[in-house]
Amino acid sequence: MDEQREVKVQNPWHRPVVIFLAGVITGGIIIMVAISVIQYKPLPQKYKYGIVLDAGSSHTSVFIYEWPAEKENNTGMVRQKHTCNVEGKGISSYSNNPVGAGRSLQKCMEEAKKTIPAHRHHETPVYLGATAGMRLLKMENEDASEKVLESVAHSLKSYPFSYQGARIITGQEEGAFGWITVNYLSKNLRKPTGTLGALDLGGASTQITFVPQQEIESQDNSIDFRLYGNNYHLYTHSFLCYGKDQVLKISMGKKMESTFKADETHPIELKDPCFHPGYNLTKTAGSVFDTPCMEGVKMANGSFFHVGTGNWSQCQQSIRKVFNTSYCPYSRCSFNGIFQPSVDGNFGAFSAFFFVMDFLNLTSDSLDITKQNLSTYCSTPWKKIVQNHPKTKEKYLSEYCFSATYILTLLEDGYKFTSKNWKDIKFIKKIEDSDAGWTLGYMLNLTNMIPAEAPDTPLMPYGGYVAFMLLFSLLILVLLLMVYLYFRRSSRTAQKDII
Ligand SMILES: Nc1ccn([C@@H]2O[C@H](COP(=O)(O)OP(=O)(O)OP(=O)(O)O)[C@@H](O)[C@H]2O)c(=O)n1
Ligand SMILES: [Ca+2]
Repeated sequence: MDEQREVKVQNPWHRPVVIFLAGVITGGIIIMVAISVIQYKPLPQKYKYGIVLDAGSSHTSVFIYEWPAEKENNTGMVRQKHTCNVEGKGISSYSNNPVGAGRSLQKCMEEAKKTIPAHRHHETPVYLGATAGMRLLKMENEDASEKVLESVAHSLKSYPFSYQGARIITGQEEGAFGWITVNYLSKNLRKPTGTLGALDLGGASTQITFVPQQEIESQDNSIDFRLYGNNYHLYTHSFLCYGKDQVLKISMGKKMESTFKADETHPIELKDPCFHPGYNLTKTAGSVFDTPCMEGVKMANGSFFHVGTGNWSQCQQSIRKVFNTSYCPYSRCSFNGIFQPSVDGNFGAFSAFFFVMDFLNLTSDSLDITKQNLSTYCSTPWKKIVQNHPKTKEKYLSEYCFSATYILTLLEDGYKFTSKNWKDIKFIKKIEDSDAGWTLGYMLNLTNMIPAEAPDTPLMPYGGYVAFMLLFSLLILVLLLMVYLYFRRSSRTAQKDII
């Protein structure tokens, strides 16, 4: 009996110190998991904001972007929170009334004040970028373009945001930042997968930007970026005067030049295959020739009857005349002697490419079917078109046949897309709720939100980390328990053996 008592006292698992230690280990594990859960729990999101004004040739839009403050260097984190379309025409139309340009922005800027929380106003950058309309005004009247820019700058400085400048951006910037926008939003930039080419069509210029397979033979068309640790060697070109409003003027001007005889008394008739049969409107020659894009075209004057004949193939013939393909100083060109490697990969075609093709339901068919459908549309009588679209402004409605014919001609004859790679062009307006366009890329660049090198990322995401810690701690507990049970059993066996 005495011997038994002695063995019982010697069993190490029954010593209070061992029980105490087991308790401390278990408690320690619980505290460790609890602290790591609390420590790494994401804090409530704080958002930052940025404002970019797109002062286009036809109109101005205000874009408000937001992003979580802690994650600003991650791809795809910035999203469009709000947009506001400025009433009236683009700022370049205020050349005779520059003060009006600044005033036109007031309504949308007031909206921006309401959209962005007041405590963030002072740190919210605001940028204005003007595109082809202002480039043309600068060519025509530099003094007027400066006054318009001063007026919009003055207006923007009167708001509580952090004013960062109002300037005319270059065609290269417009193309490259459009490319950055679509690839940032599609989250292509941190992956080894291919990128999306960018096609932008405005009222006064058009841009093509993509990563080519071939060497870029002209320095003017080459731009390099290092983004998230990857090098991108881009081809880009912006054709000033090749936006859809300017091309309409040029092609009408050329028709007038070849139709109107010098001694003819006005008004006379301008038969136009790009307008619907039955369309007939009196226009002034001044409204067609009021642009520096018409260089070399003999100017008409007075008024004329613009008469539609609705013939798609004749319309395309007339549009082809605005592309000069007679010379090319490189191994290959798009048009007007501009170098262009062959198009490669998928493309996102946005702004007027989308507005026009989407309105006409021409975004998803083969090139042949698209041409057939457009041909039918162009030959539809104007009266019927108006009946079918009672809510659309007649000015816009009348121009869709021309615009879509121009788009097909630009893509096929100009950029050399074929019926084979036509399906690679996606007509898009938005990607994940943000508009495709140059503005987002412009802001990301100026705020240094796209790092050249990939930022360090944690080994595993937060959820995975917590799950891992819990599982691992449980495993240790189970192991400890098993070791305890094993030793208890072996010590009992030892006791029995002794008895
Ligand atoms: N829902 C819309 C909006 C615009 N447009 C037309 O599309 C053209 C170009 O619009 P946009 O891309 O906004 O051009 P801007 O940015 O104003 O011009 P740019 O880029 O050349 O400066 C204009 O003729 C405009 O009338 C359209 O047909 N349908
Ligand atoms: Ca534009």
